[in-house]
Amino acid sequence: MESQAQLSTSMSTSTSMPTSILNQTITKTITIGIQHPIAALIVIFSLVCIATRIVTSIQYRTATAVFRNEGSSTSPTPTPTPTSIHPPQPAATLPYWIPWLGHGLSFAIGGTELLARTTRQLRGDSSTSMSMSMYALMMGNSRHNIVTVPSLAQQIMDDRHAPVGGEAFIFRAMEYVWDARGSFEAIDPAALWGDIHAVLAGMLRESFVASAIKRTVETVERDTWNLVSGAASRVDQSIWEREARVEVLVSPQSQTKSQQQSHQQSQLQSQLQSQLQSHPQPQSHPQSHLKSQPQLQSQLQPQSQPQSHPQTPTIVEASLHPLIRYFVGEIASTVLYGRNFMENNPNIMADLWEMDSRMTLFMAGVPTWLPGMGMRGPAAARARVIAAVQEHHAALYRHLDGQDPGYRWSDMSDVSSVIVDRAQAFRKSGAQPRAAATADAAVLWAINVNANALVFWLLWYVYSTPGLLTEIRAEIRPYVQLRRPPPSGLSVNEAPRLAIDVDGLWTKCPLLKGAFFETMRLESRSLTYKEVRRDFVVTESDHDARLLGRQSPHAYLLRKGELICIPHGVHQNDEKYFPCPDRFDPRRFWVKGEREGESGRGSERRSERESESESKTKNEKTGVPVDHDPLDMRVHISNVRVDYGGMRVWGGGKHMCKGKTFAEREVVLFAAAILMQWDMVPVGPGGLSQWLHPGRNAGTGTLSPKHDVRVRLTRREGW
Ligand code: HEM
Repeated sequence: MESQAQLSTSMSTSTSMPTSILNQTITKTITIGIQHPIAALIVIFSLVCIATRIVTSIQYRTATAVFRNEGSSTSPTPTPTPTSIHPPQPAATLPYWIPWLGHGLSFAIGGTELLARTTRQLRGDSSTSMSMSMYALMMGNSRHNIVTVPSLAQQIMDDRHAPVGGEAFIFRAMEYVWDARGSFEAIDPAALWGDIHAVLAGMLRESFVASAIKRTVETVERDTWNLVSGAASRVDQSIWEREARVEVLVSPQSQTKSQQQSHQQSQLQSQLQSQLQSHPQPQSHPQSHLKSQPQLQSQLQPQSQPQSHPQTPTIVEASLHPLIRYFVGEIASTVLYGRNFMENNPNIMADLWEMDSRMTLFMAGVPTWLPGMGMRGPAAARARVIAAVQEHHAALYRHLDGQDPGYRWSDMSDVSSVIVDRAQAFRKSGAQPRAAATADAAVLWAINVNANALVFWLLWYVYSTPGLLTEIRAEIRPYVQLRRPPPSGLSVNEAPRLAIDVDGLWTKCPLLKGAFFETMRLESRSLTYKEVRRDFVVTESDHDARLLGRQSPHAYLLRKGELICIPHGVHQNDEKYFPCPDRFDPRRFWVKGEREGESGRGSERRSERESESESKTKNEKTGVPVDHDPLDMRVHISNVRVDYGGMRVWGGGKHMCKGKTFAEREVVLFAAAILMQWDMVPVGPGGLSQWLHPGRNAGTGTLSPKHDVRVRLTRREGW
């Protein structure tokens, strides 16, 4: 009895000891917490984050077990004909630290680069041998399924019966990015996704493209001569020259014609000497190319028929990216919105870029007042863009009603049919003015954000790839000609202008077109977003499974309410589908067969829908890729077609890019005009430099360069 009492006493003592220590610790912690509330919150938050990470890591390990099991049994040489299909399962959610927010902040900051990095890491995860073609991120408490292979993307974007829609994403963009304040969602859905959306779809029609491109061609023919005018005063410069910080080094006004030529020759001679001395060997960096000696020598040859125009700049320096994006933006936006709109809003482009610089943060819902995120300026720029479009709409309605639109809107006859029809469709639906203004501001952004930067990148690649400029000039020469007006008899002659056959450029110039496709592959990071309307299953193709080194295709369950994100840029830079993905290869998209112009547009549309696997089979059958030997080009070029294959840079489904047909012509048009009219060499702080890839800012859409590309431009006055 006594010993029992002792045991129970000792037991109660031994249990009460830790309890009192625990109590003391809790009391102490609470006291510290009360004394230092911020420190306490940080500790609690950290503990919650660690717990979240542990839990999500365990969930991730469990969800990926099937991949691991298969990975361990996968032989290095995959079985040629996989057959078995695993039961469908949801994509594994990657572990994360912060509850609710999940991967949201990393995505807002890292953009599609985060997705590319994550996909690469998953592919290269040798410990698990996982080759997932779909994984999930958590953002704002919703699951975003990230699709990385073409066969899954195709089922989601192209299958008309797939229970997905892009509307939720558009509503979110209108609310968070365009600050529609509920006005967009308030539009009658039947009108919004009926008449109003149908007007956008009309942009793909030949009637719209033909007239919009005709007007663009006319302006490009006239204005390319004055891409840099040579005017030294900012007052006399165009907006694109001012933004590009154009600096006139040698002006013709100060010289006679022979002085100009000899000065230009000696300048280039000394530049060549210094360049060859300072860089005797070409750089080994894959994306940096010293201009080859023959190229520079060819620049030193006097032009065949040099004729000086009084405005001719001799040597001018400019920042290439702003020069091109403002030049293209001014012209394309004028074609769509009319001259008055651009004249009344001279800073509209600058506002668009400023807003675009925080696009992913807007989309993530980061409040504009949050300190340290740099959102105030972009939010103010956004407000100005919306106000400008709203004022334009109000004037347009007055003009359409036969009233006086006001002195700032003296000529609204040049507003494109798309913008007029959309304004009318909005009015008919009873939409609030803010809804129409934010929606058309989004279209203005869509016109400018991708195409302008692509022209810059395409030029960058053509000028910087040894030999390519010469080849492309030879190819496009029949379609871009310089016309000099007859002498006026006055002291100042009218400036020469180009004569451009844009259809010829698109259908008969596979090298230029191939360089354009390859530029999109490397520099565009388009996204397609859809939400799942009811549970459904997508299954990888055998081909994709094989490429990922697995024995059998996987099927994924997508659940109602989840989101699907297809980051096209991740696929475009995936070495499994695009060998040596960092290499710029203007012939990568060449396929042997009828030329597009000869085989008709239908065949191209068909080929766009083809999956990578299908095009691979077809290519193998027809013996592509086409021989890349540049010396052989003329033998092959007559039989070459440029095919998107599995690249889906324009997105897909109901919300596929509506500017595709316009943008395709637009980009080759601007690029061809500038390539024929201007010579360029890169310059650095100490003079002539070398073409170095300027890096990319993180983001979505076509990326902007991280560093300035300063170039020295010389106008070609005859070819
Ligand atoms: C080379 C340049 C361009 C690229 C790479 C591009 C790409 C895209 C992509 C990926 C989408 C989303 C598609 C999806 O959700 O699946 C899109 C939408 C759109 N793009 Fe483009 N775009 C370009 C140029 C243009 C131009 C020049 C215009 C106007 C003239 C334009 C107008 C639009 C419109 C209106 C939408 C929304 C379509 C809808 O909601 O139905 N885009 N674009």
